[in-house]
Amino acid sequence: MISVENATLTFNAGTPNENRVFDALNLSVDKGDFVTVIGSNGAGKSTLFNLLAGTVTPDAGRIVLNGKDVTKAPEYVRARTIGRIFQDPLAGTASNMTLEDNMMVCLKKGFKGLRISLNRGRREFFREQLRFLDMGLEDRLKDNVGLLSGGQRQALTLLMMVLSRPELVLLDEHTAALDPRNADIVLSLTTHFVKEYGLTTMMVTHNMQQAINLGNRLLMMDAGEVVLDIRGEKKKDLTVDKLVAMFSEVRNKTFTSDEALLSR
Ligand SMILES: Nc1ncnc2c1ncn2[C@@H]1O[C@H](COP(=O)(O)OP(=O)(O)OP(=O)(O)O)[C@@H](O)[C@H]1O
Repeated sequence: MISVENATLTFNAGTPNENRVFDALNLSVDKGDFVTVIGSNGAGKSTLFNLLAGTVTPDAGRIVLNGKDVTKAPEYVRARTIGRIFQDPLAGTASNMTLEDNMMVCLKKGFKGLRISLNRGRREFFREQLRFLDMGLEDRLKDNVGLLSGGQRQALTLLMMVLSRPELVLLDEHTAALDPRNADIVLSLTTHFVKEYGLTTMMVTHNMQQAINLGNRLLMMDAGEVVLDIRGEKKKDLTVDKLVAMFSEVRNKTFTSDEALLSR
Protein backbone atom coordinates (compact mmCIF):
# COMPACT_ATOMS: atom_id res chain seq x y z
CA MET A 1 0.00 0.00 0.00
CA ILE A 2 2.78 2.38 1.01
CA SER A 3 6.48 1.76 1.15
CA VAL A 4 9.66 3.58 1.99
CA GLU A 5 12.52 2.38 -0.17
CA ASN A 6 16.11 3.08 0.84
CA ALA A 7 15.19 6.49 2.21
CA THR A 8 18.01 8.63 3.48
CA LEU A 9 17.38 11.90 5.28
CA THR A 10 19.83 14.35 6.81
CA PHE A 11 18.80 17.54 8.57
CA ASN A 12 21.10 20.56 8.46
CA ALA A 13 23.55 18.85 6.10
CA GLY A 14 26.99 20.43 5.98
CA THR A 15 26.50 22.37 9.22
CA PRO A 16 27.74 21.63 12.75
CA ASN A 17 24.14 20.51 13.49
CA GLU A 18 24.12 17.85 10.77
CA ASN A 19 21.83 15.00 11.79
CA ARG A 20 21.39 11.91 9.63
CA VAL A 21 18.02 10.63 10.79
CA PHE A 22 17.52 7.85 8.24
CA ASP A 23 20.13 5.89 6.38
CA ALA A 24 18.61 3.59 3.75
CA LEU A 25 15.36 3.05 5.64
CA ASN A 26 13.05 0.38 4.22
CA LEU A 27 9.49 -0.25 5.31
CA SER A 28 6.37 -1.53 3.67
CA VAL A 29 2.81 -1.33 4.98
CA ASP A 30 0.04 -3.45 3.45
CA LYS A 31 -3.54 -2.43 2.82
CA GLY A 32 -5.58 -3.05 5.98
CA ASP A 33 -2.57 -3.14 8.31
CA PHE A 34 -2.99 -1.47 11.69
CA VAL A 35 0.58 -0.76 12.72
CA THR A 36 1.51 0.59 16.15
CA VAL A 37 4.83 2.44 16.28
CA ILE A 38 6.86 2.79 19.44
CA GLY A 39 10.38 3.98 20.15
CA SER A 40 12.68 6.05 22.28
CA ASN A 41 12.68 9.84 22.10
CA GLY A 42 14.19 11.06 18.86
CA ALA A 43 13.97 7.59 17.27
CA GLY A 44 12.42 9.07 14.14
CA LYS A 45 8.74 8.19 14.53
CA SER A 46 7.33 11.60 13.66
CA THR A 47 9.92 12.06 10.94
CA LEU A 48 8.84 8.74 9.42
CA PHE A 49 5.27 10.10 9.31
CA ASN A 50 6.62 13.32 7.79
CA LEU A 51 8.28 11.24 5.04
CA LEU A 52 5.06 9.33 4.35
CA ALA A 53 2.89 12.47 4.39
CA GLY A 54 5.29 14.51 2.26
CA THR A 55 6.15 17.04 4.96
CA VAL A 56 9.80 16.22 4.29
CA THR A 57 11.40 14.77 1.16
CA PRO A 58 14.15 12.15 1.46
CA ASP A 59 17.61 13.09 0.13
CA ALA A 60 17.70 9.70 -1.59
CA GLY A 61 15.28 6.79 -1.94
CA ARG A 62 11.59 6.64 -2.77
CA ILE A 63 8.14 6.73 -1.22
CA VAL A 64 5.71 4.54 -3.16
CA LEU A 65 1.96 4.88 -2.56
CA ASN A 66 -0.36 2.39 -4.26
CA GLY A 67 2.36 1.51 -6.74
CA LYS A 68 3.03 5.14 -7.65
CA ASP A 69 6.23 7.01 -6.87
CA VAL A 70 5.09 9.98 -4.74
CA THR A 71 8.51 10.98 -3.45
CA LYS A 72 8.25 14.41 -5.02
CA ALA A 73 4.49 14.83 -4.53
CA PRO A 74 3.87 17.73 -2.14
CA GLU A 75 2.07 17.28 1.16
CA TYR A 76 -1.21 18.82 -0.03
CA VAL A 77 -1.43 16.33 -2.89
CA ARG A 78 -0.72 13.35 -0.62
CA ALA A 79 -3.28 14.74 1.86
CA ARG A 80 -5.98 13.68 -0.61
CA THR A 81 -5.24 10.08 0.32
CA ILE A 82 -3.38 10.35 3.62
CA GLY A 83 -5.14 11.52 6.79
CA ARG A 84 -3.04 12.60 9.73
CA ILE A 85 -3.93 13.48 13.30
CA PHE A 86 -1.48 15.17 15.64
CA GLN A 87 -1.15 15.33 19.41
CA ASP A 88 -2.54 18.87 19.55
CA PRO A 89 -6.36 18.65 19.65
CA LEU A 90 -6.58 22.12 18.13
CA ALA A 91 -4.59 21.16 15.03
CA GLY A 92 -7.17 19.17 13.06
CA THR A 93 -10.15 21.53 12.98
CA ALA A 94 -10.77 25.21 12.21
CA SER A 95 -11.74 27.07 15.43
CA ASN A 96 -13.60 29.91 13.77
CA MET A 97 -15.78 27.68 11.59
CA THR A 98 -18.92 25.83 12.69
CA LEU A 99 -18.98 22.07 13.23
CA GLU A 100 -21.08 21.59 10.10
CA ASP A 101 -18.73 23.69 7.95
CA ASN A 102 -15.71 21.81 9.27
CA MET A 103 -17.43 18.51 8.53
CA MET A 104 -18.46 19.68 5.09
CA VAL A 105 -14.85 20.43 4.14
CA CYS A 106 -13.93 16.83 4.93
CA LEU A 107 -16.99 15.34 3.28
CA LYS A 108 -16.13 17.22 0.07
CA LYS A 109 -12.63 15.82 0.26
CA GLY A 110 -14.16 12.34 0.61
CA PHE A 111 -16.33 12.94 -2.46
CA LYS A 112 -13.08 13.55 -4.38
CA GLY A 113 -14.02 16.88 -5.96
CA LEU A 114 -17.68 16.12 -6.75
CA ARG A 115 -19.87 19.17 -6.12
CA ILE A 116 -21.97 18.59 -3.03
CA SER A 117 -23.74 21.12 -0.85
CA LEU A 118 -24.88 21.42 2.73
CA ASN A 119 -28.60 20.61 2.84
CA ARG A 120 -31.07 19.12 5.28
CA GLY A 121 -30.12 15.57 4.44
CA ARG A 122 -26.43 16.26 4.98
CA ARG A 123 -27.12 18.00 8.30
CA GLU A 124 -29.09 14.95 9.43
CA PHE A 125 -26.18 12.73 8.33
CA PHE A 126 -23.72 14.89 10.32
CA ARG A 127 -26.02 14.74 13.35
CA GLU A 128 -26.12 10.95 13.10
CA GLN A 129 -22.34 10.75 12.88
CA LEU A 130 -21.89 13.11 15.82
CA ARG A 131 -24.44 11.22 17.89
CA PHE A 132 -22.20 8.19 17.56
CA LEU A 133 -19.39 10.10 19.36
CA ASP A 134 -21.73 10.28 22.38
CA MET A 135 -20.46 13.71 23.40
CA GLY A 136 -23.63 15.74 22.86
CA LEU A 137 -22.25 17.33 19.70
CA GLU A 138 -25.23 16.39 17.52
CA ASP A 139 -27.10 19.47 18.79
CA ARG A 140 -24.20 21.85 18.19
CA LEU A 141 -23.83 21.84 14.40
CA LYS A 142 -23.93 25.63 14.27
CA ASP A 143 -21.47 26.22 17.12
CA ASN A 144 -17.97 27.29 16.30
CA VAL A 145 -15.49 24.47 16.88
CA GLY A 146 -13.44 26.82 19.07
CA LEU A 147 -16.11 26.35 21.78
CA LEU A 148 -15.45 22.61 22.12
CA SER A 149 -13.22 20.94 24.69
CA GLY A 150 -9.95 19.28 23.69
CA GLY A 151 -11.46 15.79 23.87
CA GLN A 152 -14.49 16.81 21.82
CA ARG A 153 -12.23 18.41 19.21
CA GLN A 154 -10.00 15.38 18.88
CA ALA A 155 -13.05 13.09 18.55
CA LEU A 156 -14.43 15.46 15.89
CA THR A 157 -11.06 15.49 14.11
CA LEU A 158 -11.17 11.70 14.01
CA LEU A 159 -14.70 11.66 12.63
CA MET A 160 -13.82 14.29 10.03
CA MET A 161 -10.84 12.27 8.92
CA VAL A 162 -13.10 9.26 8.38
CA LEU A 163 -15.50 11.42 6.32
CA SER A 164 -12.61 12.37 4.04
CA ARG A 165 -12.16 8.66 3.20
CA PRO A 166 -8.37 8.40 3.56
CA GLU A 167 -6.48 5.41 2.21
CA LEU A 168 -3.84 5.71 4.91
CA VAL A 169 -4.27 7.11 8.42
CA LEU A 170 -1.32 8.44 10.43
CA LEU A 171 -2.02 8.94 14.12
CA ASP A 172 0.85 10.74 15.83
CA GLU A 173 0.27 10.31 19.58
CA HIS A 174 -3.23 11.61 18.99
CA THR A 175 -4.45 10.87 22.52
CA ALA A 176 -1.32 12.02 24.39
CA ALA A 177 -2.56 15.52 25.20
CA LEU A 178 -5.97 14.40 26.47
CA ASP A 179 -6.99 13.58 30.04
CA PRO A 180 -7.24 9.81 30.70
CA ARG A 181 -11.03 9.65 30.25
CA ASN A 182 -11.04 11.50 26.94
CA ALA A 183 -7.94 9.60 25.81
CA ASP A 184 -9.86 6.34 26.38
CA ILE A 185 -12.91 7.63 24.50
CA VAL A 186 -10.86 8.81 21.50
CA LEU A 187 -8.89 5.57 21.47
CA SER A 188 -12.01 3.41 21.47
CA LEU A 189 -13.51 5.56 18.69
CA THR A 190 -10.24 5.06 16.80
CA THR A 191 -10.37 1.29 17.03
CA HIS A 192 -14.05 1.35 16.05
CA PHE A 193 -13.42 3.43 12.91
CA VAL A 194 -10.32 1.47 11.91
CA LYS A 195 -12.32 -1.76 12.09
CA GLU A 196 -15.56 -0.44 10.61
CA TYR A 197 -13.88 1.13 7.57
CA GLY A 198 -10.89 -1.25 7.32
CA LEU A 199 -8.55 1.74 7.47
CA THR A 200 -4.86 1.16 6.84
CA THR A 201 -3.48 2.81 9.95
CA MET A 202 -0.17 3.66 11.59
CA MET A 203 -0.28 4.90 15.17
CA VAL A 204 2.62 6.31 17.18
CA THR A 205 2.22 5.81 20.90
CA HIS A 206 4.47 6.02 23.93
CA ASN A 207 2.29 3.53 25.73
CA MET A 208 3.88 0.10 25.23
CA GLN A 209 0.87 -1.83 26.49
CA GLN A 210 -1.35 0.06 24.05
CA ALA A 211 1.08 -0.69 21.22
CA ILE A 212 0.86 -4.38 22.13
CA ASN A 213 -2.93 -4.47 22.53
CA LEU A 214 -3.85 -2.65 19.33
CA GLY A 215 -3.32 -3.51 15.71
CA ASN A 216 -1.90 -6.48 13.85
CA ARG A 217 1.68 -5.29 13.68
CA LEU A 218 4.10 -3.46 15.97
CA LEU A 219 7.20 -1.53 14.93
CA MET A 220 9.85 -0.48 17.37
CA MET A 221 12.20 2.25 16.21
CA ASP A 222 15.55 3.35 17.55
CA ALA A 223 18.00 5.88 16.15
CA GLY A 224 16.29 6.06 12.76
CA GLU A 225 15.97 2.31 12.27
CA VAL A 226 13.06 -0.10 12.56
CA VAL A 227 14.65 -2.53 15.00
CA LEU A 228 11.64 -4.76 15.66
CA ASP A 229 8.75 -5.58 13.33
CA ILE A 230 6.39 -7.98 15.07
CA ARG A 231 3.13 -9.36 13.66
CA GLY A 232 0.68 -12.22 13.74
CA GLU A 233 0.94 -14.83 16.45
CA LYS A 234 4.20 -13.36 17.73
CA LYS A 235 2.44 -10.08 18.42
CA LYS A 236 -0.41 -11.80 20.22
CA ASP A 237 2.08 -13.37 22.65
CA LEU A 238 3.86 -10.11 23.46
CA THR A 239 4.18 -8.54 26.89
CA VAL A 240 5.94 -5.31 27.82
CA ASP A 241 8.73 -7.30 29.50
CA LYS A 242 9.20 -9.47 26.42
CA LEU A 243 9.32 -6.38 24.21
CA VAL A 244 11.92 -4.67 26.39
CA ALA A 245 13.99 -7.88 26.42
CA MET A 246 13.75 -8.23 22.62
CA PHE A 247 14.91 -4.63 22.24
CA SER A 248 17.91 -5.22 24.51
CA GLU A 249 18.82 -8.32 22.55
CA VAL A 250 18.79 -6.69 19.10
CA ARG A 251 20.30 -3.35 20.17
CA ASN A 252 22.60 -4.54 22.92
CA LYS A 253 21.41 -1.75 25.20
CA THR A 254 18.53 -0.99 27.54
CA PHE A 255 15.32 0.53 26.19
CA THR A 256 15.17 4.10 27.48
CA SER A 257 11.87 5.87 27.29
CA ASP A 258 10.67 6.74 30.75
CA GLU A 259 7.30 7.75 29.35
CA ALA A 260 6.86 4.39 27.62
CA LEU A 261 7.95 2.30 30.56
CA LEU A 262 5.93 4.30 33.09
CA SER A 263 2.80 3.94 31.02
CA ARG A 264 2.58 0.17 31.58
N1 LIG B 1 12.84 19.71 11.05
C1 LIG B 1 13.88 19.19 11.70
N2 LIG B 1 15.08 19.79 11.68
C2 LIG B 1 16.15 19.25 12.32
N3 LIG B 1 16.11 18.08 13.00
C3 LIG B 1 14.92 17.44 13.05
C4 LIG B 1 13.76 17.95 12.42
N4 LIG B 1 12.73 17.10 12.64
C5 LIG B 1 13.24 16.09 13.38
N5 LIG B 1 14.56 16.29 13.63
C6 LIG B 1 15.44 15.38 14.35
O1 LIG B 1 15.20 14.08 13.87
C7 LIG B 1 15.34 13.11 14.91
C8 LIG B 1 14.07 12.31 15.00
O2 LIG B 1 13.03 13.15 15.52
P1 LIG B 1 11.51 12.69 15.63
O3 LIG B 1 10.73 13.87 16.07
O4 LIG B 1 11.12 12.02 14.40
O5 LIG B 1 11.60 11.62 16.80
P2 LIG B 1 10.41 10.86 17.54
O6 LIG B 1 10.74 9.41 17.52
O7 LIG B 1 9.11 11.27 16.98
O8 LIG B 1 10.62 11.42 19.02
P3 LIG B 1 9.60 11.77 20.21
O9 LIG B 1 9.11 10.46 20.72
O10 LIG B 1 10.48 12.46 21.18
O11 LIG B 1 8.52 12.64 19.65
C9 LIG B 1 15.67 13.91 16.18
O12 LIG B 1 17.08 13.91 16.33
C10 LIG B 1 15.18 15.30 15.84
O13 LIG B 1 15.90 16.28 16.55
